[in-house]
Amino acid sequence: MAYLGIDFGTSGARAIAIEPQGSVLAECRCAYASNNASAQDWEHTLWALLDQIPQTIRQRLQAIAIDGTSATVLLCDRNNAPITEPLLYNDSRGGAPTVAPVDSPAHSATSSLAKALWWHTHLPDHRLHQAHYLVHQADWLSSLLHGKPGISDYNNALKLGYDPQALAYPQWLAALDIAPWLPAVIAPGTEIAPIQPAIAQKFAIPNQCIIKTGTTDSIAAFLASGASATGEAVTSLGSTLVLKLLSSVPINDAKSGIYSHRLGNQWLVGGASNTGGAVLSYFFSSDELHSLSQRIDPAQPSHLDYYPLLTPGERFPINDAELSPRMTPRPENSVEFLHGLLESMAHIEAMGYQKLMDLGSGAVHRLYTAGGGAQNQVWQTIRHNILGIPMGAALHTEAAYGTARLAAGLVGSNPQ
Ligand SMILES: Nc1ncnc2c1ncn2[C@@H]1O[C@H](COP(=O)(O)OP(=O)(O)O)[C@@H](O)[C@H]1O
Ligand SMILES: O=C(CO)[C@H](O)[C@H](O)COP(=O)(O)O
Repeated sequence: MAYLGIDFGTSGARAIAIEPQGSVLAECRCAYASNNASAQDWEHTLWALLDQIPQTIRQRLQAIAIDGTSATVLLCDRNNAPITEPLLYNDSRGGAPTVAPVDSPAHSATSSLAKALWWHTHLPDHRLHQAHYLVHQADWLSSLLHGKPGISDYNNALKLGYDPQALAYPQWLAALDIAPWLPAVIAPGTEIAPIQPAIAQKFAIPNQCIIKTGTTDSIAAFLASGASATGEAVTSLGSTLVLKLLSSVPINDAKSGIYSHRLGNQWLVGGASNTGGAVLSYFFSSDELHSLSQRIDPAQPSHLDYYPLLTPGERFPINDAELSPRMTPRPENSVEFLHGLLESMAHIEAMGYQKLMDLGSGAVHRLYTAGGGAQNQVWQTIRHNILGIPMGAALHTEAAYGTARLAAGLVGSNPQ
């Protein structure tokens, strides 16, 4: 038997197949065809990833789950066909929805609800009349496999306004004009339906392979790490910087961009910053990141104080859609500049965890790292020196591994 996890991140997608106990059978990745997100590009990427998994493993698949970037949404017609281009997780065109309570994760300019309400007020009537399903990136891609549109999980639905404590949509949301668009919400890792026969046949996947609900990419990264005890945290060093700390109590603080995801009967408290790898990739290639990092002395301070952003706007630990980037003075020496960027991102990470602890999350006992930046040991040392938190060795640093564990029932709301 084998289980497949598929991660749709910012810069590309990854798939990892595992044995029932979690050992890796196959890994593959596929960059998006363009930097401008499109549902068609995502669909092509899904088929390309399935094609890259060896047939001998595809023939053993018992379950598949997909994670995606959080609050990346699509509006589809009754045939589940997108009627608009997707709006990505960091798109703030809609502004914070005042209809959402201030302490709701939906009360953010980048929330799924903000995007839904923007569509509702900006789409031409003929388009609006076609609108039927509001779904997230992971929801829509999963529905291509199982054929039942309009189903989400309570991690992806959080920024829509779904209440993960009551496990229901709040009345203020159910009363909105967009309420008919809202997806049905179930727990991550829940069986939805078998894979569609035509897709099973095309990829030689068993007809009884079950498609399960997924989660968001940063929660998948948490699940990949092996962290499971209260006080354990995972920082995702992907295109963005995302913090997740396992807490026995939920914590929500809109002005800091802090919100809580349900994980079974515990809470993943944290937030997502717009700083991170996308800023590094703007200035340096992957090879340069590797080679220049080796020339940094992590024991020495950079003496540079940046807030690295590519465009104005930050979500966490400062929730300010107008926050300006700060990356000057820029040294002539690239090693010094990279040192300043890595160190400044570590200070933002430290600010994030401090805000969580100040709000009652409890101390961070162990920190795991996920994402493309996890390979950078110099950055790990810089981060350890600034954070002062014991660093753990993650089971796997790819979110797709966490989603494969979800598909296998090794983690999630009802672990086997
Ligand atoms: N050696 C490195 N040091 C620091 N960051 C790196 C390194 N190699 C890659 N990255 C960063 O990893 C990011 C991609 O990580 P990934 O987890 O794939 O992101 P996402 O899924 O968010 O697109 C890139 O934005 C890149 O800047
Ligand atoms: O920034 C992102 C892009 O990778 C994350 O998808 C997202 O913002 C993290 O949100 P969540 O905490 O809901 O997983």
